[in-house]
Amino acid sequence: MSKTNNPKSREPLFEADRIYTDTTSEGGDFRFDAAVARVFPDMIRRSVPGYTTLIPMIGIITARFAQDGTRCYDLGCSLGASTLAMRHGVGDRDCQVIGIDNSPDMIERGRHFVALDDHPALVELRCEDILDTQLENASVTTLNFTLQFIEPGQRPELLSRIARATQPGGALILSEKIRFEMDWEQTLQTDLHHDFKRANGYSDLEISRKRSAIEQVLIPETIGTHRERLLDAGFDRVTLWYQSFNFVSLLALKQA
Ligand SMILES: C[S@@+](CC[C@H](N)C(=O)[O-])C[C@H]1O[C@@H](n2cnc3c(N)ncnc32)[C@H](O)[C@@H]1O
Ligand SMILES: O=C(O)C(=O)C[C@]1(C(=O)O)C=C[C@@H](O)C=C1
Repeated sequence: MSKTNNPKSREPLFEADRIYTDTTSEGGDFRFDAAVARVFPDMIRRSVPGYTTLIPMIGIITARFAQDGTRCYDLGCSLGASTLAMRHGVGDRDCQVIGIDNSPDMIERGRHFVALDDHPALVELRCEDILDTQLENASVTTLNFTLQFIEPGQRPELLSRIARATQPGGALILSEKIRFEMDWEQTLQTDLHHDFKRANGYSDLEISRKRSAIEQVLIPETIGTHRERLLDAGFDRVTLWYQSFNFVSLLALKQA
């Protein structure tokens, strides 16, 4: 894996993900800390099937739903990959693009990526908890693999706040790792996901150590649960626009 250089600091912008190769380190739950932030672009590309397809599609969806005089939020923005896709989707519309993440390491590194992206639309990255942050006047909101890290009991209120903040004709893009009700389907889709990771150079040991580390912090739900909760939260329509194995993206709409 080659390193990408940051011309401003001469430090690599990111490194190859070798976090779970180190068998001497303690286990512990997965956290979005400095070590993860340093390897995140490599980690997410090799771990989430279709991530490199999803990101530009978020730009395309944003271009359809962004409205002049509104805000576009990217909640759990990490290094800002989805935020920058939204920025490009907004084009020359009068929109404020706001990326929010509660990991200081992600936000600090994310600001370098934003600075390197040459585009006139303003982007603000905020280090805040999305459970506390005020949301208002939104046309497009993205939760790209973030809701899965929120404690399930807190998910309905967060989605209701997003729905209330969304203007008529606005949208929420919700990407998640999901689980399946049928045991055979859960087993097959998980195996295929692990095949994908293996094909991307992760060893069986790395796969199994990461699996244990995320077990208590990444809680997947079924597509049915997501759909129902989005409608309960105040969205009028929900469509599945992307699936690759156990990773999906839904589009929830407020009527115009
Ligand atoms: C899988 S990453 C998101 C990837 C990113 N959206 C992208 O497309 O590259 C999940 C992010 O959610 C953030 N996160 C988790 N819980 C959060 C919370 N309560 N408030 C803000 N950010 C949160 C994590 O710090 C992490 O950066
Ligand atoms: O499910 C896994 O095995 C993953 O590695 C997925 C996942 C995610 O969906 O966010 C978990 C943590 C990292 O943020 C990158 C990818």
